[in-house]
Amino acid sequence: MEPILQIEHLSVYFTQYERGFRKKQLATVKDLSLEIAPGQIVAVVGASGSGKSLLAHSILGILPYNSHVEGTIRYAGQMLTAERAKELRGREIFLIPQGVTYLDPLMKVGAQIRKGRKDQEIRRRSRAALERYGLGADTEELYPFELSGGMARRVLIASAVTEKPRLIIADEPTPGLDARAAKRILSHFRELADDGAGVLFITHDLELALSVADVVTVFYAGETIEQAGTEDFACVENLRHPYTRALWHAMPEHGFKAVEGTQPYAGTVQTGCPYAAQCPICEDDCRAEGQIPLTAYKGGTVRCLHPEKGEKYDAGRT
Ligand SMILES: Nc1ncnc2c1ncn2[C@@H]1O[C@H](COP(=O)(O)OP(=O)(O)OP(=O)(O)O)[C@@H](O)[C@H]1O
Ligand code: NI
Repeated sequence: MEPILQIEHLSVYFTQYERGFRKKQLATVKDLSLEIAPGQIVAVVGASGSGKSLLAHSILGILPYNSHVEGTIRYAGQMLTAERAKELRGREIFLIPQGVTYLDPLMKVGAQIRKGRKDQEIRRRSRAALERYGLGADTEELYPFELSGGMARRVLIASAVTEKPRLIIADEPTPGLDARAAKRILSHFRELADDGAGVLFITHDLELALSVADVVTVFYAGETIEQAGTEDFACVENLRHPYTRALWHAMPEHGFKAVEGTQPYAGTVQTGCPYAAQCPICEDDCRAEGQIPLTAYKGGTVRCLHPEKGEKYDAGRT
């Protein structure tokens, strides 16, 4: 089946002016390729600052003015320009943004969900969407400042799903929600996918990703370091990158071992593997010139020069 979304070699740069007005380009997303087929939920998992929201914003063509993008993004086989994304947003492509500030502070909730339409059908759908997320019809009469954080998030999601979506970009849709509400949203994503939508589910929570996604893409400092099937996480030997394995060991059911060290700021990693400073099996060539290539390995992809060595190391660890 033709992918609904196809991203190839996407990089996002920010221009920074240094002392003396020298311009510098910071790469915050580097050479990202990703595909979503209709019916598929692809999770993007990464720590804070790894470039997840920039990915969402590049797809929707809403990056800040001081950024510049390389690579291609196709939607249903055609180039997705910022203009086309704007046209399709709210009709076929839906963004559930990370910040609840995306709600218009001066517009009542009901009007925002109905997106300016007033017919009976949209009223019915708006009620149904609110109800589905545990919000009463009276929520329609409230202004955003009258909502709690969790309510605002549920309103954002309700307003995204009153139409029949073909592509959903959900950027951390569950913080501020209790486990039941979060589960309800994720099972709704699954329903929409079963109805033919493609879903990009952005989260820092690997466990949550695994509970709903078909494929998991792991982000680290602006780079996709691994792409794995959800089933690969059943056992750590199936995973390919030392960072993905560290995330696996950090899951509560696998012993809660914290990932050591901190992720570098994406724009400052000039060369080699961004995980090199933390990696227990790092070699000299991991710090060599240029970006480590993404290679096919054991049915997935990995950006590591020594995946076999990582496997051995991990086998000795458990
Ligand atoms: N306007 C900007 N100018 C310069 N750098 C930026 C800008 N916006 C984002 N960045 C940088 O790009 C990197 C990725 O940011 P992004 O918001 O995509 O992270 P994220 O993975 O969504 O994090 P979080 O989980 O906290 O939402 C960060 O290091 C951030 O500092
Ligand atoms: Ni984000």
